Amino acid sequence: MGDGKIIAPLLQTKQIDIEFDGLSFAVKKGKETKQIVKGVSGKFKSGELTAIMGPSGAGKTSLLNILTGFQKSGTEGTIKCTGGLKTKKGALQYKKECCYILQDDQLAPLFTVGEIMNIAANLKLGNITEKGKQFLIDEILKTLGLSMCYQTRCNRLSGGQKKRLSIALELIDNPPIMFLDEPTTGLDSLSSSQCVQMLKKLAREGRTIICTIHQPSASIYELFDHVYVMAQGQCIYQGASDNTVPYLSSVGFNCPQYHNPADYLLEVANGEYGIVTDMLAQAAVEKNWRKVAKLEEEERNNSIDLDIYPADSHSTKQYTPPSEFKKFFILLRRTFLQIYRDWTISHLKLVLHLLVGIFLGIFFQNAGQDGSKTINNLGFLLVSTVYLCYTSLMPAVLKFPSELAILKKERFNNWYSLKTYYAAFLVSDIPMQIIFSLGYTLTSYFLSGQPYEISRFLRVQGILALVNLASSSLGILLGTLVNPINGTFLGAILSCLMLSVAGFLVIFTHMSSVMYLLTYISYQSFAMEGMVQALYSFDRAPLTCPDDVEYCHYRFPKQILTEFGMEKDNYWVDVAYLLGNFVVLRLIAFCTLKKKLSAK
Ligand SMILES: Nc1ncnc2c1ncn2[C@@H]1O[C@H](COP(=O)(O)OP(=O)(O)OP(=O)(O)O)[C@@H](O)[C@H]1O
Repeated sequence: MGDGKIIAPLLQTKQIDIEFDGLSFAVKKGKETKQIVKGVSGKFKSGELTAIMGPSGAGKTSLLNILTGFQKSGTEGTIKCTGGLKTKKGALQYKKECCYILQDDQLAPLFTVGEIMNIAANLKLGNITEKGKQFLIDEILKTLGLSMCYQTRCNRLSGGQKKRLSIALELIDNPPIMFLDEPTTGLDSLSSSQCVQMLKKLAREGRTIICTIHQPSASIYELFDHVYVMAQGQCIYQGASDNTVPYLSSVGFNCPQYHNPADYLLEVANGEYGIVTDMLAQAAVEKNWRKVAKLEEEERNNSIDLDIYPADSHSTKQYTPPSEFKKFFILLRRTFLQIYRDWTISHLKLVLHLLVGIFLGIFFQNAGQDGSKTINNLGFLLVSTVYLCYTSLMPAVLKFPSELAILKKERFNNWYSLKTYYAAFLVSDIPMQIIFSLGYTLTSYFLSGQPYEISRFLRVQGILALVNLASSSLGILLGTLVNPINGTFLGAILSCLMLSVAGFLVIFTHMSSVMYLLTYISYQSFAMEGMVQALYSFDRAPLTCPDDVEYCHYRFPKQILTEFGMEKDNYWVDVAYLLGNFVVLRLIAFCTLKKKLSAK
């Protein structure tokens, strides 16, 4: 237990009661306003397991979203907790004390339970030894019955195990308030019961645990200390679960013997015995149905079998999270590991770039040297930018939204700041895009007969790497703005537009002034010009003209540059534009991401 003593102070939890008054939430639908939560009040106590229940569409998730701060716009009312929430600082502090476990378990699928727990511990706990951290992880996994899965990848876990892992991850920094949206959905009755029992045990250690639940069985219903029942945005009962039957009979509804009180309550809430919501909402505030005595007695009798959580649960949480700088490196390592493990976006992509490079290199064989094939060579350059544009843009459009869900959860639960995440994501993407473009350039450049000059090779590679970077930035931007289906559609349209004004299908000198203006927003036109400059400018000697060809019109590099309207030495301008494009797109993507994450 030596290390248990070291970490014990880190796990002391505050006791925070939440009291809310007049909470409302409304949404505007055209000219009408729909009231979803209608000025509800209540108190959720520390040490208690609370269930928010009600028929579908009653406003349970909306209430939970308001209490967690997930939903901000359109809300009214006050939330107070021990410590107060009057100042902005107080509100921020409250948010730091909460964790919100969403209905969908957003877990990185390619990491094992042990890895994901270690990453979370590294991100959340700064002042802890390696041994202490391992002890803590082992204890949490043991408590939640996940020790056997330590080496199992998250995508192979069962629904119940995933749910417990989501809870385990948040338990690492021992939050005093835990909100869970439908933790038993998708679980069988045994797993549901185990899950609720575990939550009750965690509540008994001083936490305030609040979860929404749909239709609990009688045995699960009994486990809740406090239930908060909603119907049509109002609270129709708040009190102990075993006070349900007396409460209902006090308002004229007698629960039949052997009938599950939770089912009966929901039937009443559903209006099966008449429209009584307003009457029940009134009755719910008139009498206190909470059973304090029962809880205190139970607390005395209930010995907690976890010694990592000390009895003195009044003292505050003492851990300090690591600096954002340290978190950056933890996230960077995680991102690289994820890319490495996801062979479709790492190994397969690289192999495909090499193979496509070989294919196109052979297809455009000798086009770089042969003065009679210069037009083909320009076609090769265009195909290269289009290929790299698509293969960077589309994966970002399709993959980023799934990353977004994990980011949303982790950021909300204070794992790291958005800036830190974004910096790590950006830094990990740069070398990957360079490697992928290099795979393509290495094979296609030489097979298509481009000059054997290292400086020209590097210039072409530089442009293609920047095309990759700009395209993945555009993909991320689209991924933050729209869903993958619309993103794919929009991405294809934008690429097609950029391709049309790239300077080959219609050459720059033939474009109308309006169309020429469009080239400024097409990074493909700058990439095309940059590559043409890299290959035909910088004192390139005349190309060869085969003996069997009478006349090679594009034998002289200067003539090529002039006829295609690229005679100015613009290579570094093109590089600067592409670089600027990459930076600007990433910045816009950051802003849209930030807006999206704080949209509610
Ligand atoms: N942002 C929103 N815009 C429009 N309507 C909304 C919004 N959020 C919630 N609603 C509506 O408010 C009602 C309550 O939704 P909520 O998700 O809170 O219900 P719930 O009790 O959790 O339901 P369920 O048990 O089916 O998940 C629903 O009719 C829902 O369509």
